[in-house]
Amino acid sequence: MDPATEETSDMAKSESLGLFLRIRPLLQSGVRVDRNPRFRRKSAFEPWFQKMCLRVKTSRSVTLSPPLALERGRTKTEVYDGFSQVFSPDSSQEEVYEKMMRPLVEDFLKGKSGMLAAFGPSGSGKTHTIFGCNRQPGMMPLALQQIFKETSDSTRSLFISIFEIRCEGGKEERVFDLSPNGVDLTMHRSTLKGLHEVVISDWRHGEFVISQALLRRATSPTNANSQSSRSQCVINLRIVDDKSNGEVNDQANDGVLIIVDLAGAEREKRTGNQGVRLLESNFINKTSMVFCLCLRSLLEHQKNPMKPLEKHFQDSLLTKYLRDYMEGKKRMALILTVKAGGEDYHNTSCLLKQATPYMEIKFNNEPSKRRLSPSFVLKGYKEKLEVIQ
Ligand SMILES: Nc1ncnc2c1ncn2[C@@H]1O[C@H](COP(=O)(O)OP(=O)(O)OP(=O)(O)O)[C@@H](O)[C@H]1O
Repeated sequence: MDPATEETSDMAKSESLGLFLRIRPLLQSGVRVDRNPRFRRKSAFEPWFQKMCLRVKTSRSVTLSPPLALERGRTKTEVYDGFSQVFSPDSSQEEVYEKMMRPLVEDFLKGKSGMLAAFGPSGSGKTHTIFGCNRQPGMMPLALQQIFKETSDSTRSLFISIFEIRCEGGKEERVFDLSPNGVDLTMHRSTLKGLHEVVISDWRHGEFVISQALLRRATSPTNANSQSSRSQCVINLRIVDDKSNGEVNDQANDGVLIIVDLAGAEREKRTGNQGVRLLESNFINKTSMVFCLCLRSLLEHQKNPMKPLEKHFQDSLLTKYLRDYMEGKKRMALILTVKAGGEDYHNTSCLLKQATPYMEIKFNNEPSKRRLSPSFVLKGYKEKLEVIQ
């Protein structure tokens, strides 16, 4: 292909935000007598599948139905369509990995940066999806296995850094390095000063580093989750050609893969949080709100470029750190996790209404490579000259 044509088609190349949806299975305790007395009488006699408010329609769509007690002709069944993929309650971690994570990792290995964020209400399975457990390893450990399988005979090294953003005393946002010997960190613009990177020797080492970091992560029991994350957790994977001595270098394969486990938004009524838990919950909800405001502003700006891209990213440390993603400069995928029980209807409905429009967001695929080729520049000059003459 002519370089100029190649450049033009490259300019036009952009991709949409990958929006995935995973429905958490009703756990043993999920086949429960609803806590809300409005649903209790009817639902106690219903089989479990009738209690579900969300069902898979196709591999890309779901139907959301209000519980009987809310129906009364006012709220109708809705269809949400256009997801990159819907994962049913019985989908395995491997299935989620193959369809969602593998393409991101493959691109990362080719030097293309990307970010995956898990977003959803408390207890809906974000941490389970990202980290999993021994018997069901999540996206992180599976990604490590793939990375080491595919780089075993190359001269590249993998670096991992992991940190969390918490709210201290309900007032101040603080960043903690979760790596061994990690300390408090400060953020300057969108960069964290002093974030420690660990060179990973093999996937087991990587898993060990992550599991140790998770032990330091802030978690607490709440009504929604017996081990609820009380912080936003961010993991950075960076792969570097050994010839570049670990330095970020234009010539090297310097792709970065960011994985974010957001703390789940919580409704005060549901969680019954008080005191410190309530302050944490306010912080968690605020970060989720800012995250969503950034994406909404990006979408509105893309639909109508006359609308300015608001600087909401300045309102939380997480979005400051993720600025390039929040401004559509780098590509991003979101996995929405939801619970499908009748009493989860409101949370699920709010999340789907809020987040499904984000699937229209576009990203420039490879901004760093979009330099104009000399032949393209020359052609432009020639055209201008012809116009002047
Ligand atoms: N797909 C799944 N299969 C089996 N168990 C799951 C699944 N998703 C979640 N769980 C279980 O549900 C519980 C809550 O999940 P998890 O802690 O991942 O939620 P979360 O969204 O990260 O919540 P929070 O925001 O409060 O941290 C855990 O016990 C987890 O093991």
